[in-house]
Amino acid sequence: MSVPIAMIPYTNMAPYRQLGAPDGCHFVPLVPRESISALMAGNVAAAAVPVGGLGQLGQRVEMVGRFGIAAKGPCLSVMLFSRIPFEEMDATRTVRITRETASSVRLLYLLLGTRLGFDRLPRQVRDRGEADAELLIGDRALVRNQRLAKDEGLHVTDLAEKWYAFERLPFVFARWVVRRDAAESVKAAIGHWLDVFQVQEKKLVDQAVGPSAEALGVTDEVIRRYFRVIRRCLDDEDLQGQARFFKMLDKHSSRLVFPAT
Ligand SMILES: C=C(O[C@@H]1C=C(C(=O)O)C=C[C@H]1O)C(=O)O
Repeated sequence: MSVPIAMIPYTNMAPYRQLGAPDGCHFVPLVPRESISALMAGNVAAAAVPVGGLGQLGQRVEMVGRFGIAAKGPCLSVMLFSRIPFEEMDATRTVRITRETASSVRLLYLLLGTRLGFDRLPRQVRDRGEADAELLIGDRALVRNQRLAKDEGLHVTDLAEKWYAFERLPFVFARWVVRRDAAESVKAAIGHWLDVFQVQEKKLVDQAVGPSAEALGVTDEVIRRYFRVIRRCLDDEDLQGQARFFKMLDKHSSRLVFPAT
């Protein structure tokens, strides 16, 4: 029986998809936040899961190597589009946050909270109503960022770029993990798949450029740049960035919610 593996349906994962599923597995498209509950429930055996969900997953999962989604500087697809400058997004303002995220919502919380104070965060709009700012991730953010935003007189903030400006470290959004109770053969297949990915990464990236550009209606050059700024095979510095994020979350996550409107 084929084993389900969560696959984020965004362009940032296209190079991984290009390799096809690991042996004996198939991909189940799930937005980042949904992959957490799917792993919790055992509906999938593995995922590139948002690091913002790793606390909740606890001992249920283990990391597979050093693979995921990270950026050192701009990432181009985790964007706050706001009517006012980022630094002015205080308690008098409102923000709408995509329901697809588990990492970027925490990143926004830390970036604003550590500068403004955690008691001065903007209020979160939960319906479709008007808001001073909107946090988008994935292809919707990437495309809107390209089409730009400047035309609408909006301020556009790349959260990975902001994180880098403050912390001088990369930001890790997602990590490949497998359920601890998965069969050894499944763990081996996923480990092998990622090892092959690392060896073939350059070729897989090249192959994914054309179809991704066509699907999004942007130029190949945009996707080439996107695949350059998004890091998939992580290094020591990426892991330092991830450790810094966890340390800050530990320190400041007593509430970890934006106040409601
Ligand atoms: C860079 C991105 O990283 C992502 C953002 C995530 C999140 O905010 O939870 C999770 C996985 C990644 O897909 C993106 O989606 O644009």
